Amino acid sequence: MRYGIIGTGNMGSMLTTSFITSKAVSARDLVIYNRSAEKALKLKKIYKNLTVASSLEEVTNNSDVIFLCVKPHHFKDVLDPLNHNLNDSHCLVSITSPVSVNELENHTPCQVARIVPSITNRALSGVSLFTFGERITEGNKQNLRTLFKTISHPVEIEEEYIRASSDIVSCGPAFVSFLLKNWIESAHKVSGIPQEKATELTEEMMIGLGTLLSKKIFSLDELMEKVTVKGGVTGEGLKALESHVGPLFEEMFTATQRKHLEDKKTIKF
Ligand SMILES: NC(=O)C1=CN([C@@H]2O[C@H](COP(=O)(O)OP(=O)(O)OC[C@H]3O[C@@H](n4cnc5c(N)ncnc54)[C@H](O)[C@@H]3O)[C@@H](O)[C@H]2O)C=CC1
Ligand SMILES: O=C(O)[C@@H]1CCC=N1
Repeated sequence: MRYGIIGTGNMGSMLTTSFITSKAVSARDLVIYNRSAEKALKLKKIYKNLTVASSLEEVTNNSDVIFLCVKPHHFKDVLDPLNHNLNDSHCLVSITSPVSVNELENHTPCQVARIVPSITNRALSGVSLFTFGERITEGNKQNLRTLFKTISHPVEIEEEYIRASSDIVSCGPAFVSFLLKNWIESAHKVSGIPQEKATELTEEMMIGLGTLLSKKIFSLDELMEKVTVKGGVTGEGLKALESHVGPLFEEMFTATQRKHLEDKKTIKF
């Protein structure tokens, strides 16, 4: 199987790197293309055997599965020329949530899937969100599942849940990092602990927490129960959190739903 990646920004580069480092794809079977060639050439410097295409046509001629890793408002620029060279044997995989597989299927002649990745896939970890179109073959579904199993935990998602799901797995690393930065600053402000020390402790705590969860040693509920010693300090901290968390996350999930719908209205094909 030969793979094409159109758009080698954050996510296109991440997929290229993760596919090659996990050995899921040989660099020889990968052809990448970016509007400004430098970003693609940077990857070629690291992975000498991959091909940097000089046109979209070169991508379609040399790939069976093509990942579309541009922002949705650039879809039209790519799909118009791409469609001349796509046929029903190609499989186009979009990685962005506001474009549904139905919409994509209506605007291309090929097989279609949407796989929303996460920056966590760079560590061959975290989730990838799968939605298949009507035309995709069982063979290609299986191939994509196998491919993404090497870099992530693939989960199939219905269209109605894509926003909340992508908020959790793809926006999540940014949201949680933002909260942790605040946590570090507050620890410093209240106790005077140096920021670097608080950062080291926080990062190591997160790695430990992730490891506990990955080994399924404790669930989230069990973690709360086991750490909250009766009459101890954790309980006091949790009470303070409860009194402030209020609508915080509801507002966050609502804000992304709103932006998602706005984006959907403005995307042109
Ligand atoms: N950043 C993230 O963590 C995640 C992003 N996504 C989705 O992935 C998509 C891309 O996001 P990023 O990689 O962060 O954006 P980015 O801006 O880093 O990358 C987009 C790339 O597309 C290239 N590009 C634009 N027009 C092009 C064209 N006509 N032909 C070829 N290349 C072209 C740009 O030069 C750029 O390198 C977005 O739709 C985003 O919603 C999905 C999951 C996670
Ligand atoms: O399309 C999405 O939902 C992703 C999540 C992070 C950025 N874009």
